[in-house]
Amino acid sequence: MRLLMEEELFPSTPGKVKIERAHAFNRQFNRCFASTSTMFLWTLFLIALTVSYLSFKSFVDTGTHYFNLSAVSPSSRAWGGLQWEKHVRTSAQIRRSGGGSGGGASVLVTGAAGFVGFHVSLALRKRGDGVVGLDNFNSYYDPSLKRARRDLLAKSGVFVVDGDVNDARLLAKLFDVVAFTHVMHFAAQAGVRYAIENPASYVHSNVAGLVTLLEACKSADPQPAIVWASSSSVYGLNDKVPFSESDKTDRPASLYAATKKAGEAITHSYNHIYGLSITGLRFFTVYGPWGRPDMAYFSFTRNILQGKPITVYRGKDKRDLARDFTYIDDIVKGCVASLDTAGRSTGSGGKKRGAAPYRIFNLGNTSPVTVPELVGILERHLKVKAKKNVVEMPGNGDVPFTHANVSRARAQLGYKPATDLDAGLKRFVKWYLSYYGYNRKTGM
Ligand SMILES: O=C(O)[C@H]1O[C@H](OP(=O)(O)OP(=O)(O)OC[C@H]2O[C@@H](n3ccc(=O)[nH]c3=O)[C@H](O)[C@@H]2O)[C@H](O)[C@@H](O)[C@H]1O
Repeated sequence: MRLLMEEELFPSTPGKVKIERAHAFNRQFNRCFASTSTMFLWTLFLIALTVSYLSFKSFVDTGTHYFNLSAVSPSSRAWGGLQWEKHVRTSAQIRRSGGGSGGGASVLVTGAAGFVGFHVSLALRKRGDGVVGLDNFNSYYDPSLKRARRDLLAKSGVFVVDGDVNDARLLAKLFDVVAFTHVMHFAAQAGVRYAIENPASYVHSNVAGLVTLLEACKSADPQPAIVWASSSSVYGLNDKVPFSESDKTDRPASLYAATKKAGEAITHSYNHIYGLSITGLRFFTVYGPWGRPDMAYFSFTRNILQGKPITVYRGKDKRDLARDFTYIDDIVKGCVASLDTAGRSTGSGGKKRGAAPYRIFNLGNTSPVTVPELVGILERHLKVKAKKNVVEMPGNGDVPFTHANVSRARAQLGYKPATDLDAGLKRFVKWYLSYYGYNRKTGM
């Protein structure tokens, strides 16, 4: 039918096009719309077609706007509807009184199916705060681990919305349904070295996603206070140790670091213009149970158990690399204390009404450990020797060491890291073996 119509309406001889097109169109029009009932049916059909096209287009636009992000933004999203709103409302309900913020909090946790977001959501729920999660379940690493975290959260009464922080309509809907007191923003493209492979995903999540979220927060009434995950990587090539918040952070060594540094500048501007209360947390190589499979301690464990070699990077002049590895429970305490001390956002209706807090804290462990030492501890807990392949650190964004000064967090948050790497890795290994077993293959 379509071919026939095209052939009749658009003949291939150029000189005849206009006249024949008009005649052919008239004939076709008379045949098709001879009766008003046929015309009515055609109109209905065209309206339905237009509506489906528009909703499909807006669906695609919100997920994968600028880049090819199939690895980071799965396109099957389902949100909205009465039942969905009921889940969101129930999950946001506060079940306690009192507490550091003068009453329970109702918190939107982005990246709730991620490592830190998962643990923080559990901790908040446990003490009776209302928690609604948001996560896009992307495939940067094994999404089944994210789904397992989500299932555990569901058992504790935390509903995780399947959606992206770049989806402005979804965020507006969430703030419409719940008057969130706080947003804990952990959704991000993590990983230092992956930025070489997929730079666009860092801009998409850590810059565009952050701005979309801040726009939603600034317009919300009441405005929530925001606590978000920055990174120790902002110190970049800083060689003054330990790293303090007052040190310069203008020499990032990776695109990941540059996007986190951009995030600190962007949040500052929203604090300044709209009166949003902002707390940025510079996490130092966080590890522990339910961790991220892309990180060294996790992938080393998998390879050691599977008898596969591990690659250990080494710095210039054969110097070992070192990290201020920080245990997840310490980080969770720092996050919760940040929420409790955040202070209020002052704006409403997108207008600033007064100055609001802008804070940055290091959350580290204050005692760096070298990568070969990390491997030694894992070997001991796993009771298996690693097959080490020591190579010079490739120039892909790594920094030689990190070391946190946490005196500001200690003074203002009561932050006091309590778990050393040995004790923390012991708990990680116990979890790993119970989750994966000795031989099961783990995805990335
Ligand atoms: O604090 C942060 O802000 C960041 O911490 C984390 O980054 P990193 O400190 O780089 O952790 P991680 O990859 O575990 O490598 C650890 C060490 O192992 C070395 N390393 C790594 C891989 C490998 O195969 N071999 C190796 O020697 C490697 O050279 C390094 O010396 C988070 O991933 C990041 O998202 C961000 O949050």
